[in-house]
Amino acid sequence: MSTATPNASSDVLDFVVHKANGLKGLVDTGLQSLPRQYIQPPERRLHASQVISQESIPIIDVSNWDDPQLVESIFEAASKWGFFQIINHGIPQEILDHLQDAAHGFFGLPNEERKKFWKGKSPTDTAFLATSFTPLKEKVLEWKDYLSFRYIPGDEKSQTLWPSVCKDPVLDYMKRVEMVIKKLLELLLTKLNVREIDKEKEYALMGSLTINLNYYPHCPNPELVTGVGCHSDISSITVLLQDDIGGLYVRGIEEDSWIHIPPVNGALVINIGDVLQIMSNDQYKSIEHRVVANGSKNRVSVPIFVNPGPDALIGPLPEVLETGAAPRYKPILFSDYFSYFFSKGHDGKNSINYAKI
Ligand SMILES: O=C(O)CCC(=O)C(=O)O
Ligand SMILES: [Fe+2]
Repeated sequence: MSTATPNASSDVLDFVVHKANGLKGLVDTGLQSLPRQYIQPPERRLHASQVISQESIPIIDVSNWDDPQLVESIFEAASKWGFFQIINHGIPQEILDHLQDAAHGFFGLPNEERKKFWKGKSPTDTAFLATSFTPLKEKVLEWKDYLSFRYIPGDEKSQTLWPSVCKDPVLDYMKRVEMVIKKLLELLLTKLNVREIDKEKEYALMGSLTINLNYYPHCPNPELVTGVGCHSDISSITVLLQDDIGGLYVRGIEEDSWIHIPPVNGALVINIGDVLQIMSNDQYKSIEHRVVANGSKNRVSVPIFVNPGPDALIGPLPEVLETGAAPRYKPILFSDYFSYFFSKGHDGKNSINYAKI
């Protein structure tokens, strides 16, 4: 291949990050053994003994959004697990398939084509390619690249600059999934005594949408690395499409136990993020999750982080405090919380302490 192969361990960060080849570029050099930058200390690896198979997160049929039982099922799943899958959401399978094909299509492009979109060099600030989580701040890199889009409805000027292999599949999906996001938030907020999501609340719940195409290349020693380290999302909710490979684990109720989220064809995985935990004053909880790498297959997943607008002030909702409950969080500007989250490596549920009183 045309790009020089890193030949010393110290060259890896330079090759992957500074030279914009990403992890995919590194794996494509024909990697036989794992560079030390990717080897996690034992306490950050998932061990088989920690995985429990007796429990599973709920799968909820949302074919009738007006079914009074639905709000109860969603509330129960969100309160108990912070995670659930939805089926029969109305988004055609073809749109989901095209989205996954688009992720494989982008990461299958020649290195030189992909790197045009590397963070800081991309022709538009609404689409960029990156690796790991915060590679310049992490002790050990995560086994993942991702292409990230900021979705602004109707922003054709910047969208024409998106990689052509992804643009239409991403936009087709976003147009369809918006309704699902609104319905989920409506139901989750109903149980917090919020009768109507007005413009201000809408901005605080979903004022900014980010969609990532995550790519986890096959790994020579999957048990030594992490695809994504333990974290909770900072979003209000996250809507995730995963392929049929598996590898996403969520923290169980028992001490240090982890539950696999099995791929279900056509389903979307929904999880509560820190923002909804804060707004609900802990009635909903954002739950830690992690991703394990695969030894033979290239996994893709597509999360949408339903985030507040950057200027939104996030704190416990007045409707939640009406009962006289003491607020557990102080109001924070979402852009400050966002910067804090990205100022360090993944560290479980520690970020939310930033907002605690
Ligand atoms: O790839 C997955 O299944 C989950 C990814 C994830 O947790 C994230 O991007 O925040
Ligand atoms: Fe996540």
